[in-house]
Amino acid sequence: MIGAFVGIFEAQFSQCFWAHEEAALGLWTDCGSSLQVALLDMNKTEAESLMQTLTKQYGQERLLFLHCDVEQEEQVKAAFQKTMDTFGGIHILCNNAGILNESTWEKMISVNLVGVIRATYLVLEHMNKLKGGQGGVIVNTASLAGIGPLVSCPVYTASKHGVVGFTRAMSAASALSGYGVRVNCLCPGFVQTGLFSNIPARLGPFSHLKDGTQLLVEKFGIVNMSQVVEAFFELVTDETKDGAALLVFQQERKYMPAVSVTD
Ligand SMILES: NC(=O)C1=CN([C@@H]2O[C@H](COP(=O)(O)OP(=O)(O)OC[C@H]3O[C@@H](n4cnc5c(N)ncnc54)[C@H](O)[C@@H]3O)[C@@H](O)[C@H]2O)C=CC1
Ligand SMILES: CCCCCC(=O)/C=C/C=C\C=C\C=C\[C@@H](O)[C@@H](O)CCCC(=O)O
Repeated sequence: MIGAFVGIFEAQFSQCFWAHEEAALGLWTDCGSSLQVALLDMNKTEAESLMQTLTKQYGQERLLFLHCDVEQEEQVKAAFQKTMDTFGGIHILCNNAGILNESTWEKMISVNLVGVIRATYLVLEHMNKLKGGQGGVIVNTASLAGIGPLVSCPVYTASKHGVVGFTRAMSAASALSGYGVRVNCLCPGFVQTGLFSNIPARLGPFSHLKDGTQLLVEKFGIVNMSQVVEAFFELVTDETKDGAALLVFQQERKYMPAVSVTD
């Protein structure tokens, strides 16, 4: 999991990660009897404190923390190699690292979109059945802003539309090429995390549109982290899901089919 230490997926461990272990393990024949997790993140401070808690709860042998910035190709490559060396395989990748700051928009594209593409291509070196891998599933964290515009955040919106588009095309490319790797994306609404704080400052040149964003928050409500985690596992364990965009609202979750230009 990349981008693992604060926010949406921090809850994954305390709430339901291992509750889904059996279903996840059932997908591949070479997994052994337990789910092991490598957490890749650039935030060392948060990592150290969460790792202490997690290792107490689940045991050191099932967890690995690797410092890794998704903007740095060599770091991502080395982190996947270390995961392979430690656990013997990679079957699930969650590309979750993301930032929101409309002022530093080139960096936002670099982390939110280029980072997802980079990690996907690098992990395929290990997962791809044509290269000796066992196949697997990739889940990219996009956003509702990957489906429709978040007006106060044009570049964030572009980065997340990019993630949805990449997911759908990569899924089809993988299937047609025989890689044995499914690719899906999660599109949550607003979730109470660090990224969803100090919003006016994050909107940069569009901070004057903050009231419109607040209206959207009131309209959509706040999604619980556990709802996002459940949706993540649906995309991992349901083998019929490939190229899917799963929208996570406060009251429900639903799939958003790609628009066909020939309809
Ligand atoms: N909070 C929200 O309302 C929503 C968030 N999302 C998406 O969910 C994902 C997670 O966001 P949150 O948990 O809310 O944010 P967060 O800021 O709480 O957590 C983001 C995590 O990504 C890591 N990260 C950031 N840049 C990185 C980099 N260059 N390399 C490696 N790790 C990096 C951070 O250290 C942190 O652990 C993001 O992709 C975000 O766009 C999607 C919809 C709604
Ligand atoms: C500004 C904080 C961003 C936090 C991170 C994030 O990704 C949150 C996204 C949450 C919701 C986005 C919703 C976008 C909706 C629009 O695309 C559109 O569907 C809204 C239409 C409004 C209407 O009334 O028709």
